Amino acid sequence: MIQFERVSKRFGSWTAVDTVSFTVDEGEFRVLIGPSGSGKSTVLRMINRLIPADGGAIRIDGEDIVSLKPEELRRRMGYVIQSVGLFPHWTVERNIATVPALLGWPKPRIRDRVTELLEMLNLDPRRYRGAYPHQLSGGQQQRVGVARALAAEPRILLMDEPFSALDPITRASLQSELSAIRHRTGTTVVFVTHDMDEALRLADRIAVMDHGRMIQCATPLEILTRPASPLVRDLVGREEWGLKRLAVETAGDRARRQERLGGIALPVETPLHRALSEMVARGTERLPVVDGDGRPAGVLHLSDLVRSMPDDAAGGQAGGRA
Ligand SMILES: Nc1ncnc2c1ncn2[C@@H]1O[C@H](COP(=O)(O)OP(=O)(O)OP(=O)(O)O)[C@@H](O)[C@H]1O
Repeated sequence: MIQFERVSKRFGSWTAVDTVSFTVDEGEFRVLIGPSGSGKSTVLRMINRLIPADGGAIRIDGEDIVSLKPEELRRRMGYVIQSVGLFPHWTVERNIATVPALLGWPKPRIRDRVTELLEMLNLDPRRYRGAYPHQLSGGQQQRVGVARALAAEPRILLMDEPFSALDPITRASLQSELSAIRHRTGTTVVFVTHDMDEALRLADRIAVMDHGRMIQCATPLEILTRPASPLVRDLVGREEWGLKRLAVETAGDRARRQERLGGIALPVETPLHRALSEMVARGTERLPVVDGDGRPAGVLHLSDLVRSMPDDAAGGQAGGRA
């Protein structure tokens, strides 16, 4: 668990982070979003002490980070940045193995871990373990960056706009991979982005920053339906508000559980905007839904997608759809 207690950071007379308090729970995916210069990266870098806080306290599992050596702290956390930062003269394998090697893992264990991570991130180990960064595409380099950050099985992963330089397709596939990995490993993630769609897609909770302050911390659904200020509303945007609203719920959330229907089914975790797209593509108003074991989990109706939910009481104003 990561805890910020009234944490501040000044650069000269400029207050970049202003008495910020928040808690990221074990296993949570927390996204920090906000305008340029609002203090997101500074907050992230204070967690691994790349930037020292100058007021307040930051605790990891109850322990004040100033009592830990910065190198020790950093080895316990993965850190991924936009520009990747792979060592150009090292192979993919050696890049990924950086922290395990520093920790003195035996060679066979490192080799197995590299293989496992490359497979997890959809890079064929036979082809890529001996490759050099310049032989990889931007998306592949970013995958290696994520693998390197995960190598020593950190409980915390810090990510600073890791996918923002990638094309939309590579970006979407890395988002899905990251989502699957963190569900499988229980890793706590703190993720900085400018992109509200990315935030809505990945986050358990979104913290919105403005001028060094945290102005709202809430679930994606709350951010969409109950934005705390005009800035949050602007970040969400008015365009395609309805589709964004559908994207934060799943087929399982709205399926009529008692009903059954034959045909090709949607997994329960399918976001509702995809379910809508599927209905349009198949020309149907009803789709069967199945759970993770392929067992029937109900039927989703088109009318259930259009129906507004209690949480949307403020949604009309929130989305500014008038
Ligand atoms: N080393 C530094 N020296 C002086 N000012 C700094 C330093 N690092 C950050 N700042 C200032 O602190 C403020 C917050 O910066 P930060 O990088 O945290 O913002 P951000 O929200 O991550 O921005 P962006 O989205 O543009 O990356 C900015 O005004 C920035 O100019």
